[in-house]
Amino acid sequence: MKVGIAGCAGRMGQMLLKMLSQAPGVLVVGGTERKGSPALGMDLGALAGTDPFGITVNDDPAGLFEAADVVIDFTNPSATALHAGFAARGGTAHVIGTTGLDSDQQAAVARAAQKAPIVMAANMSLGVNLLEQVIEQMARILDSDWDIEIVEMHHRHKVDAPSGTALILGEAAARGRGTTLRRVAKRGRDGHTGPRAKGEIGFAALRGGDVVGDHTVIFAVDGERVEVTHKASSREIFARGAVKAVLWAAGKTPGLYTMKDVLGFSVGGAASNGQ
Ligand SMILES: NC(=O)C1=CN([C@@H]2O[C@H](COP(=O)(O)OP(=O)(O)OC[C@H]3O[C@@H](n4cnc5c(N)ncnc54)[C@H](OP(=O)(O)O)[C@@H]3O)[C@@H](O)[C@H]2O)C=CC1
Ligand SMILES: O=C(O)C1=N[C@H](C(=O)O)C[C@H](O)C1
Repeated sequence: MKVGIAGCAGRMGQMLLKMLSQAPGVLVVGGTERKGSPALGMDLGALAGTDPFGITVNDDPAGLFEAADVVIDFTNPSATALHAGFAARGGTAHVIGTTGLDSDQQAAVARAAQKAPIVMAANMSLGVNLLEQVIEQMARILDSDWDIEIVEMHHRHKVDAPSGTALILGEAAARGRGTTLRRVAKRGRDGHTGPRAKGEIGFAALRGGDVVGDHTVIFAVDGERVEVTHKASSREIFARGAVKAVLWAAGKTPGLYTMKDVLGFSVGGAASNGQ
């Protein structure tokens, strides 16, 4: 299977290069970065920390989508929306890990998924995808006297907030409550906010150091509190999930898929990709 990596010099891109170069049956056929990137022209092996691949980083995403069966994309929202168009053009499978897409960018991906198989997930780890199911169930069981708050912490380089994972956990909680996150989200508090509104789902985003990704969903009621936490201590957990998604997506019929499809589990309720 021929695989291309968009954003191959990034934190996730480099890890994926290394993992995919060792995956049986996978041939890495190219890697892209943005125009003007200092990584352009570097051998992919130098980024993966392996022997040379004999392939250099370029800024030609159209060519990458033509050459590959599957392109994996951990870049930024505008690049990802553009890439989805290339996926649609040739029916190339597209695995998207990028977070922070706005509604227009999400719509562009959804349109592309009518022509190509696209797996999109804000968090590709097994643990978070399991947690999402658990949170939906907990929110279904606990009544609206229980306040739901979501706290996340990430490294100082992260540019979007709340994290895509915090949003999918919020969506899972909202589904469990029979509503949508759009209706009940409270994305940050500052100043004289007044008392908490019943039923809202609150978010707090912390940034610092090299934290890979911590998420806690808090259910609080008078007299007790339940907190469910996932801590990522290595980006390998995301890369392992992404490689599974690559192997799964090749040759699938067009559609917008999630990691629940890839991992093959669902405890009930519709899944979300949380972008
Ligand atoms: N779904 C999941 O499991 C996970 C998702 N993520 C998400 O993935 C994304 C990337 O994260 P991370 O690897 O930490 O970020 P990085 O900034 O380290 O990597 C992104 C890479 O994409 C490059 N890039 C920017 N524009 C383009 C373009 N037009 N074409 C090709 N490459 C481009 C960046 O270059 P430059 O720096 O020069 O702009 C950079 O090298 C984020 O949205 C993050 O939230 C992260 C981890 C797990
Ligand atoms: O930017 C990151 O690093 C991460 N982003 C994803 C998110 O926004 O949830 C997944 C993970 O938490 C790491």
